[in-house]
Amino acid sequence: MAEFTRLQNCLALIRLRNPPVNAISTTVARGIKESLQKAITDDTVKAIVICGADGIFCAGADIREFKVHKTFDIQLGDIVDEIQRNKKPVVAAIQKLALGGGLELALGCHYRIAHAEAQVGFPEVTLGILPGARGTQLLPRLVGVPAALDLIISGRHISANEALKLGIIDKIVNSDPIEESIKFAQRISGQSSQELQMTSDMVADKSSALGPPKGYTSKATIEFFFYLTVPGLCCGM
Ligand SMILES: CC/C=C\C/C=C/C(=O)SCCNC(=O)CCNC(=O)[C@H](O)C(C)(C)COP(=O)(O)OP(=O)(O)OC[C@H]1O[C@@H](n2cnc3c(N)ncnc32)[C@H](O)[C@@H]1OP(=O)(O)O
Repeated sequence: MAEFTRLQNCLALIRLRNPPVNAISTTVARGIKESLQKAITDDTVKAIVICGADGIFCAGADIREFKVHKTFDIQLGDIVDEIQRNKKPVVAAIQKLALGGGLELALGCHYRIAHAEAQVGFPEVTLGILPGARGTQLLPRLVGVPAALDLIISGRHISANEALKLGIIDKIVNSDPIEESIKFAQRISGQSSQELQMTSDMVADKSSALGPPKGYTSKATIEFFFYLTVPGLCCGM
């Protein structure tokens, strides 16, 4: 599930909870979607923090459900789009791991604050699939195509420090990233929607050399990915 908490100071907290690694099951995805809806439609909420329960952000899709479903009713990509469309700033507080769909969820957020010991990565390739919830568009926009290809094709986990250097993470902390994210969200919640729009326009301008936000992946890149991955793979969820 995902728990929605209305905090003081005009903030909302969405906490993923699905032991042992807060993987995104259908129930978790539905919970995130519903919680986001609550936060977005509540005029008193000015900023949103997304985190995981029990000291871990999220290890990606719940692989226990892969045996049950061929497709998922709730598309993580739609949730990522919803976060990006909304005018309220969303901060991802990353403890321990943000992998696969968990990293895509974090990349959809406007800011990412991680603990120094955290790791991030796209392990999809090890399952014979590709990041299908906007990761192939959002990651190259932050780190450039070569570094994004390296991470997606290798499936390797990288440290928070490397992620900071690459630009995947905005800030590393040695304290509790949830507390830090709440403080940060509080600070930026005072920004007007116009200021936020200007900031996101600047980010969009900076990455416009990489092409349009959706469907960015070029035919050649797709062919390259398909060549590298096993036949009969499932791509995009
Ligand atoms: C909704 C779909 C949306 C979008 C598409 C997204 C696709 C993806 O995200 S694909 C990527 C899915 N994630 C993974 O492949 C990660 C796989 N897990 C690991 O690499 C490791 O388990 C770990 C790094 C997360 C943790 O390693 P470690 O600390 O060594 O512990 P264990 O390997 O023993 O795992 C502990 C415990 O967690 C369970 N678990 C791990 N990952 C998942 C997962 N993704 N879904 C469900 N459960 C997971 C693992 O089975 C262990 O459980 P038990 O203790 O009960 O055995």
